Amino acid sequence: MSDRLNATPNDLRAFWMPFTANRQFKKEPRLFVSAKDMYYTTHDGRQVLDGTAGLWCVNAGHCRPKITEAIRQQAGELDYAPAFQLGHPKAFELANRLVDIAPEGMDHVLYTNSGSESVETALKVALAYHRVKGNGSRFRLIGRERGYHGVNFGGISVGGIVTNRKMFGTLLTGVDHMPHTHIPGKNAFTRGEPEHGGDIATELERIVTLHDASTIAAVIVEPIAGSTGVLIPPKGYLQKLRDICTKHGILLIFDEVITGFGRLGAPFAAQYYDVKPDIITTAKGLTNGVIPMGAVFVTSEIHDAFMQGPEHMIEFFHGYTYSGNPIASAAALATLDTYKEEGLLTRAAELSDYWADALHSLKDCPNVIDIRNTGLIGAIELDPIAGEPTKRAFTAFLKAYEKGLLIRTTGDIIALSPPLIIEKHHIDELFGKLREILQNNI
Ligand SMILES: Cc1ncc(COP(=O)(O)O)c(CNc2cccc(C(=O)O)c2)c1O
Repeated sequence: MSDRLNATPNDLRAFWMPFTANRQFKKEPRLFVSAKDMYYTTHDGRQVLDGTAGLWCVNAGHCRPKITEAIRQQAGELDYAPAFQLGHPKAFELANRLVDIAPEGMDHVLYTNSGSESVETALKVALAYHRVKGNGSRFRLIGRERGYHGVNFGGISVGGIVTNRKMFGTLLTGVDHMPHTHIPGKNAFTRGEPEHGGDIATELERIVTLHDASTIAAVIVEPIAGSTGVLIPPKGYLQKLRDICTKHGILLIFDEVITGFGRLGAPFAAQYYDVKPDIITTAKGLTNGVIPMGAVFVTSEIHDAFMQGPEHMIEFFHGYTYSGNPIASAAALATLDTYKEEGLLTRAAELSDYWADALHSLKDCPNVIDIRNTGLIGAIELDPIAGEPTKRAFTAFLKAYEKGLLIRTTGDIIALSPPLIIEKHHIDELFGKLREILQNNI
């Protein structure tokens, strides 16, 4: 006899939740039942200010009419179309719109269904690119300590967050990692890019010397390392990586799943920092978080390298059932329209100083050991409770939820990334609530 659950609507047992303390959650469920603009509504009728744009993805705010209507209309017109050897107009229209806002030279787009799939796609494009160019010896992929590139095998292999890796034994071979850029105690409470530490990029030269450039396909970094707790690149660091990759013929991949679509005050971090990668991975803000979709931007140099051989032959054996899905494409087009009409791809630049002032005003709160920010991203690093790492931040998360504020925590770091439609009074509310929590010496 199957031990299937006799589930009732309030029975939470069957769903094994991702990246969640399932037992704690299911004892004290935290359920959102609706949302609008900057606020969620909980199952018990409370308003919760969204300090994290959901999971760094609802950049335009919740339930925006243009996006909702576009999905509704598309679902009744063309629900699904294959993208293998067939297509539908919106996938091509969207690719053109994306290329228009991308850094110059990023002329082609591959679609995926998530950030993790965007990362896998980027890594495979990089490996295949060198092969079609006759450099199949370039099999290595270089990530970075504390990097987060999703949860598939490629992303976990190049990623550098130990808790995400340690359960999975040997992952991809041929992977190495650069050191992360955070120097504890140095640069503390810096606004924007840290002054010191940019020269750590030269560690990539050491890795190239160790393996020889002829074995290295690509380097992948988040311009700002988000999931690990918001590590802002030191001045000159990203350009130094670019220079080293160019010198050795190594492709540079910017993983912009978090920094893409206006988070920093420019469409992409590549424009914000004025550093040109060869590939950019995106997801999240592409559809305002409403429909799963990712996009990988590549240069014409990469794309055109595959366009060889008999024209009846498939050039790149890769893709997904839902690549460029009609409803996801419609949601993304409406999202880009919303971003454009409301200036959301650059609005973070207008608010970044007010945001930074409010964020850094918490410097005097107990147990605050660092504060970091750029654009509309913020991080408050807390001193861990001896012997109970992560507990102080998780307590802050629970108290914030009780007070009607949604924050993210990673380790003992509070991470903040509100919708880009945030107003100054929301910023005041957000940090007023956080101050109340932190000054009670949690
Ligand atoms: C840089 C980067 N790359 C890839 C992914 C994976 O995307 P998907 O989840 O769509 O497969 C991410 C996702 N980043 C992410 C996702 C969920 C939570 C948090 C957090 O830091 O709280 C961060 C990311 O931040």
